[in-house]
Amino acid sequence: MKQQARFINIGERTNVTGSARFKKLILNGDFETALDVARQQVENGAQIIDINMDEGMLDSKAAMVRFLMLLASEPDISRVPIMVDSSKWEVIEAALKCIQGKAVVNSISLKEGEEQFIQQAKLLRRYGAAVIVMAFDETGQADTKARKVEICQRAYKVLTEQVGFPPQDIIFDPNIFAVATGIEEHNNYAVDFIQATSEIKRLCPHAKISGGVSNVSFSFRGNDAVREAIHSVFLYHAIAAGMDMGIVNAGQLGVYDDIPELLRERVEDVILNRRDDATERLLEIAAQFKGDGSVAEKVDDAWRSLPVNKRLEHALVKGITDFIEIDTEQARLEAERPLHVIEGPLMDGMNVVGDLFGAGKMFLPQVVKSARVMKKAVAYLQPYIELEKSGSRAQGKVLLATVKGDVHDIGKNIVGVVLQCNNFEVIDLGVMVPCAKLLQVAKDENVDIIGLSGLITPSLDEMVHVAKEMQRLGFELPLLIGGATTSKTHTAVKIQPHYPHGVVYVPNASRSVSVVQQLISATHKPVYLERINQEYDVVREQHARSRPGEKILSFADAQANKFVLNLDLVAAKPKQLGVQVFNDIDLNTLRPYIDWTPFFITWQLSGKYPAILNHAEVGIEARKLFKDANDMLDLMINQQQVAGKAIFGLFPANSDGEDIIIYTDDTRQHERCRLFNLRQQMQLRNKAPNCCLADFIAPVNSGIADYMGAFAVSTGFGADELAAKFVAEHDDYNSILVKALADRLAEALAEYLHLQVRRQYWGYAADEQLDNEQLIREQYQGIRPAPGYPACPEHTEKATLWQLLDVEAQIGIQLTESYAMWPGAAVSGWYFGHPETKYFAVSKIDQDQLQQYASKKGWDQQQAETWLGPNLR
Ligand SMILES: C[S@@+](CC[C@H](N)C(=O)[O-])C[C@H]1O[C@@H](n2cnc3c(N)ncnc32)[C@H](O)[C@@H]1O
Repeated sequence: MKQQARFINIGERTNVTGSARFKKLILNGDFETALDVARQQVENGAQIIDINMDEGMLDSKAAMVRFLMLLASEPDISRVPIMVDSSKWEVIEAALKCIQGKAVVNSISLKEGEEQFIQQAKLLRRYGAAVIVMAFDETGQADTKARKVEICQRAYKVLTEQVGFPPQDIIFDPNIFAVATGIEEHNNYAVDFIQATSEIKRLCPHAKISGGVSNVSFSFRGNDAVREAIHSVFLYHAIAAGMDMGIVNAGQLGVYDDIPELLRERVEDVILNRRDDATERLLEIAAQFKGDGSVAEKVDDAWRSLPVNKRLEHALVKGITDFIEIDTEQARLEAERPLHVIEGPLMDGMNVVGDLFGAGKMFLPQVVKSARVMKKAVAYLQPYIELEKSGSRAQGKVLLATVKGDVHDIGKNIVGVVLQCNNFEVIDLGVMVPCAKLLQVAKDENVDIIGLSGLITPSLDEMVHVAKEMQRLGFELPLLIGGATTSKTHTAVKIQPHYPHGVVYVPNASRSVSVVQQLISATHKPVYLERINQEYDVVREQHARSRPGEKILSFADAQANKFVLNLDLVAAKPKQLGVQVFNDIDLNTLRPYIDWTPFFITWQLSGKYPAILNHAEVGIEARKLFKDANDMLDLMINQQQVAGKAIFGLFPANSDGEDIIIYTDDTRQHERCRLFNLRQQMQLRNKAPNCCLADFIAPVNSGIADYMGAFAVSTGFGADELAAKFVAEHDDYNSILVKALADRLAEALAEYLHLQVRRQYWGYAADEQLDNEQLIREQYQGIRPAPGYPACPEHTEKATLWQLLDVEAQIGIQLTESYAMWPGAAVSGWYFGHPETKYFAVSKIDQDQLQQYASKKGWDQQQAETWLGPNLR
């Protein structure tokens, strides 16, 4: 306890990234009330207050200075030292100029190399400030004990020997990461921190150790009692090892000795990584504890006294993994053979899940959680089953793959889980699967059905190719088609004619079950396929018949009916021309920009966010999913599991017919590249103009200097790896969550970047003030059409964008042979600034336009038909 008394609490509530309330006050300009937040912290025992104003929508420097000025005139607050917390050097410097007493700067690191580190440290020294040094170097953030010690020792040497920094003013933050996340590599994070602390204290005399304590308990968000216990136990050991201070909510800190013994022991197992099942054992009891840290009213655990089969069913239906191994073990001991546990109680339980899902009484997120329980039980039994070498249990085998050139797999993964829940064996070959490999595995594994998935339009063509190959090689298995751009019409018109043994379009995961059930059954299959064939015959006929009033113009007539731009309204010259790269996006900045509605659609919960959270039918599940999503975002962002990168450029441009010329510079003497665009060719209602993106840029002969932009962003770096870790732990629920959230962050980054471009870098809308809802409804001036989307449906133009910005070399997003972006959580496109710009769909074009486009691209007829196939009449 004596040691605890020496520990310095750093208040964390005056931080716009950590406190929603504080952020709101600052954004609303209510600095007076924001001061109260600081005051409360001091009254609650904070001995230093951390102030952070790093927020995308804020002039951080001005906000910091204003807040510090106000603080200075409040003696009851300014008696404690101020910690200036910013990732922006200019904010730190401005703050140091206002602070009278001793300041602490949070933080510097070796991330950008020694030179910058030394330069910053020298400046800090001049201000007499103490400094937090993060254990971060050129290769990344330290997670193991060895890395923490190595980086801190190096920083210490540089600071004391080269800068002459007083060692007592050096505070190391060796990174506290969350434990009990379910990921094995995270289990030793607390031990790594604690051991590194004593080692650093030993090797770096007089230096101090600090850290963000609440990180350690992230995986128990929502259970404050357990979180407090984790903080107390962690600090108990970390302080004993020499930790001097920490960012912690002082009101949220319990006393080690007061923690109920059962809870303390299990928390200690987790913190000290004392046993492999520590996380499960803490989870087992976590629900028993609530707010005040005492043993709470019992959760409804009556089901625990049911017979084991019923307990397994309950766990499956409710998606509870906490006891699954104990219960599976008991069922195994009671069963004649381990396989019987799967075929008996586990399958029975999954049948209940399947029935409830089929009846609309369970929703997709629940089913995926049930699948997680099932997989964990099966994984537990697997070694016993292998000992017995028993045969297969499944109703049938389905082979799933995302086709060559495509990287998108969320929908496919959901289908896989739902099929497994219904007792089908699924072999999932992953993404970018070449046709030959797919068909070889289908043969080797003797599968019953092949399912293809894809998101981008070039994948449609690849699916046609697979169907042709199946026919050529004499396959007779049914072929399922699914994914965002696939459709019943495309399947009926383009794929089915090449393969007579059954091609079925599957619109969603729930439908996949009944389709597969029909196709597996020898009696139902012929009847079902006959019905599908008849249905698709009708679809083909309807497609062939052009609708009344539908007419395609000659390309020349379409050109003559172009959209005529008001040249008086051309957006002003960008404030900053050229390319900007952002290699380390703060993903927390993006959270307010997330458009959540598509996220719920991914999980087949339809309804608009936020109303969906209170929806009469799906509201409860939507809320649970939303909470899980936010917890996962915490893990992805705060543990730096996922990184975001962005690049954009603004360039002088003019249009030349359907082309847009991008110039090397504003003298407009030299073409840097040309963007080739397609024009609407169908006659539109009321003879509306036949648009082409080039129409939105001032023509070259107008004499007007116009501009446009290009961008590419991704938040998928690390996401696939994290998702794969969850899959390895039989946890598809979290794996799918990670991927869906990475996609959401990518869209949010595209939104955020576009906003910065309009307001700041291009600057044509410097005063724009739109809330997220308005941004989602695209109520701003200008558009950011994305290659592959309806106004610019031809994917190979992405290659020009990639060259123009040097995307791959600068931020590492690659293009596949079908021009899908990799990592998949990525968005790219063009910026147009003119107020008359709008999205449109090129829709169908004719051979005359195709020929002209192909000759510009240097394509032969076959290449042209491949890339323009989806738009050909
Ligand atoms: C796919 S949504 C994404 C935004 C949505 N808020 C989200 O988070 O999913 C909208 C984007 O798609 C692209 N887009 C939509 N319609 C388009 C069209 N007709 N032509 C080109 N791009 C289009 C634009 O890049 C636009 O910003």
